Amino acid sequence: MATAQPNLYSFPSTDALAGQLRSYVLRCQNAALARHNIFRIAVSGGSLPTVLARALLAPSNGSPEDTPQFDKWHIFFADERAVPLDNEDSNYFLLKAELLSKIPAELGAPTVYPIDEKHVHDDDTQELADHYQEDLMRSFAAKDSVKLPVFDLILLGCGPDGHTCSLFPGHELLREKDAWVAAETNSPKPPPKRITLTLPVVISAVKIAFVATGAGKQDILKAIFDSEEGRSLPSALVNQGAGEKVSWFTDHSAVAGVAFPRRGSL
Ligand SMILES: O=C(O)[C@H](O)[C@@H](O)[C@H](O)[C@H](O)COP(=O)(O)O
Repeated sequence: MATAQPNLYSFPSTDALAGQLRSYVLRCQNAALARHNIFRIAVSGGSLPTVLARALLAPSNGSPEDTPQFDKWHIFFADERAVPLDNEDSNYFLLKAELLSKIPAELGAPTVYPIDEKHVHDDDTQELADHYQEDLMRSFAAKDSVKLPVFDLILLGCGPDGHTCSLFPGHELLREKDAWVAAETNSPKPPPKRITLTLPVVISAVKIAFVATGAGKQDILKAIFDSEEGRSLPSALVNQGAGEKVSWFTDHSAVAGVAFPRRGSL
């Protein structure tokens, strides 16, 4: 278990947040490209793709450090709903609409790993999870499922109940130790059938960032950062497991009343 604390950033507006998120993601990109010439990232659904698009589609200052090299990006889904890829509930559909379809050609095209659409209607959602895990194994060139994939960056949201990815409070899935990708068939947030990266995979990433904005997040952020009772919430488990590797990008209204120390810039 990590000991150092996560970083909590708070910004006056979503625009200010997006500017700092851009710097953060591009630092992660540049470090990953220096390490292995590829940038493996996993993204969630919810409000995240919109903020991410605002961050990444903003004009570059012209320096190589401030330029997304999308042709080196491999984009996975931290969680995905068991629906066809052209369904409005699909996280792939959302990311495509908000970001992928708007990337200027000169920035290159990322390699994107959607779920296998053939299995979205299977009775057993585990099939869908297993196929996605196999895709991950191929991409991370793992020989067996003992080793965990190490994403360069995982971008997450936090639900008003403290869930993240499709890891929900009190669900058995939080105890998963071996699988990389798991099935959730009873999500309290619709649609009920989903797949998700497991907690061990999330906390193994090089960097993990949450984006949480708006007054609707106040109570849950207080619980996650300031209370003992909140320690078992999925988002809090990521903080405990990954410590200083975790950065929270919030706005002032989301953290109003949170006592945990926060910073105004990277
Ligand atoms: O597909 C999903 O449902 C998400 O991946 C989910 O984990 C989301 O990130 C949170 O519910 C926060 O959503 P908001 O950012 O919209 O509050």
